[in-house]
Amino acid sequence: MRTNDDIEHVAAITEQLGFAHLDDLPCLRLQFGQATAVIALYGAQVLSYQPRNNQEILWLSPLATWHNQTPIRGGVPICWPWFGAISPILNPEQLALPNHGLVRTQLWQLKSKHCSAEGVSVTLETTIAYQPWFSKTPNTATKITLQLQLTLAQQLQINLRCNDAIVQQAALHSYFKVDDISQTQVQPLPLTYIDTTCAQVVTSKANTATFCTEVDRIYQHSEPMLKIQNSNLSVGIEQIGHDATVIWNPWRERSAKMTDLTEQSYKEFICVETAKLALDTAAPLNLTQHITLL
Ligand SMILES: O=P(O)(O)OC[C@H]1O[C@H](O)[C@H](O)[C@@H](O)[C@@H]1O
Repeated sequence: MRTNDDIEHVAAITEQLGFAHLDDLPCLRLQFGQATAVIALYGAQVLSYQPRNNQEILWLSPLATWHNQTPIRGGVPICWPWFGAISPILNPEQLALPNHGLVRTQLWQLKSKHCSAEGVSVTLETTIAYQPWFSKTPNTATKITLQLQLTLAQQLQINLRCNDAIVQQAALHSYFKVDDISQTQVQPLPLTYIDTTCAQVVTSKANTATFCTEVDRIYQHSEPMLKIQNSNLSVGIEQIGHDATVIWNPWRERSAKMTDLTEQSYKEFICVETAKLALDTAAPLNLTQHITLL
């Protein structure tokens, strides 16, 4: 018979075909003690983090799909090498390019995996063709490599790395599950933010974001430690290597218009995105988000 001690020390990484309704999606399942995480090879997208049995921290849309080059709606999408609509600085010819970069719809390769008494971790890798705007100086590279390391221990650690010194943006676009968006708070945030819904800089009196309408905000120079307070649980988010945090909830009307959200979906999640958005220098990327159930 298994004792509690045995359960505490289960550390395993297994291949898994399918997650939730995405029944043909190739995934890896990480287990460390009672904690589990699932990551899809498509997009290197974390889909689930349960620090203990049946306590899900991330949100996945019931209408998410991964066919026909569709990014999966939910979990932790990886935005790279640009965020949102590509800047004209990066795309002077105004080519039609996807929102949030190129790697959400790629199948990544498993590079390494590691299990120990301290935690379990996997590293996934993808490459994209070298683009002329990546560098401010002549460069002979033909491809650029991006790595995502996912570590499950007492918390979930997501680390995105590109060792090439290139002009790049990135975001760990995490969808957090909430019981009721109208009872959710995110704090502490800078008092001034860019409101993307109206392209204006706004100054607020409170360092807390609450939700009663569509929210799409860029908080530059945000604190390394944030907290999501929900009616029945609190989640800590630690950010490293970022220059901004993006907070997004589409609210009812936009939710209804999006093919992979239901009209009610907006009530169930808040996106708190650890981002590196500055485009002024060509530099390596090392962006981290740690997620902890408080
Ligand atoms: O629909 P997607 O490409 O996944 O983007 C979803 C959302 O991502 C971010 O949070 C942006 O700030 C939003 O403006 C965008 O609507």
